[in-house]
Amino acid sequence: MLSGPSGVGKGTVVAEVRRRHPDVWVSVSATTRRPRPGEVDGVHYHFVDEAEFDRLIAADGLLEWAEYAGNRYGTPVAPVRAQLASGRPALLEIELQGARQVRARAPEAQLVFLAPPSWAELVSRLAGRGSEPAAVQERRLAIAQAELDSSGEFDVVVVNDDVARAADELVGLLTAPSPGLVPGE
Ligand SMILES: Nc1ncnc2c1ncn2[C@@H]1O[C@H](COP(=O)(O)OP(=O)(O)OP(=O)(O)O)[C@@H](O)[C@H]1O
Ligand SMILES: Nc1nc2c(ncn2[C@@H]2O[C@H](COP(=O)(O)O)[C@@H](O)[C@H]2O)c(=O)[nH]1
Repeated sequence: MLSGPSGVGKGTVVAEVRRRHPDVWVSVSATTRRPRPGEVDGVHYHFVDEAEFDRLIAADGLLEWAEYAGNRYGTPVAPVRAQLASGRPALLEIELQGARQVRARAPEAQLVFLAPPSWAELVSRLAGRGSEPAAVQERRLAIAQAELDSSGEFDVVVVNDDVARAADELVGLLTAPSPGLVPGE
């Protein structure tokens, strides 16, 4: 499981991992957030409305879920169960509250925290992505402070100073003879 503050590069590093290792399965979350330009329903997220998200919760269809910066995000549990059954490496990219829920439910899951080289670099990456208005960037950066303070709760901290290097480190963890990043329920 991979967490880290908004803008640190989780999506970028996961995409690099997928390019190099198509055998690694990456969970597709459900979210009530609106799609960004270029995001595809069913690929980047399952984009759902509030009522559908409520239904997923009520049906016990989510492994974990959290509200983050005004939207809800959750991991559909059925595909994760299917991957665990098939023995294929699985990767969840989720924020801190969700990571804590997975830890409580699956203590053997490996939690990796992706950290920025510096606070200034994090601010610059989030602003440089340009996908949120300034007020939303500020909100995400306020959450990021608390997320950085939580890095000690994670099993491993990987610094995203270079995408290829960070992806290599993550792949090493995924393929290590351990439960990897797979939450085993
Ligand atoms: N190692 C790196 N060096 C420089 N820029 C990077 C690096 N990794 C990612 N970036 C850039 O930082 C920006 C944020 O990356 P990305 O969207 O992957 O972050 P994220 O952690 O997934 O954010 P969020 O949680 O908000 O979705 C992007 O513009 C990306 O190109
Ligand atoms: N708890 C969960 N967090 C998730 C999930 N899917 C994504 N995320 C995290 O949300 C924030 C914001 O994502 P963004 O796409 O709007 O930038 C980020 O930290 C993601 O990792 C999930 O299923 N559960």
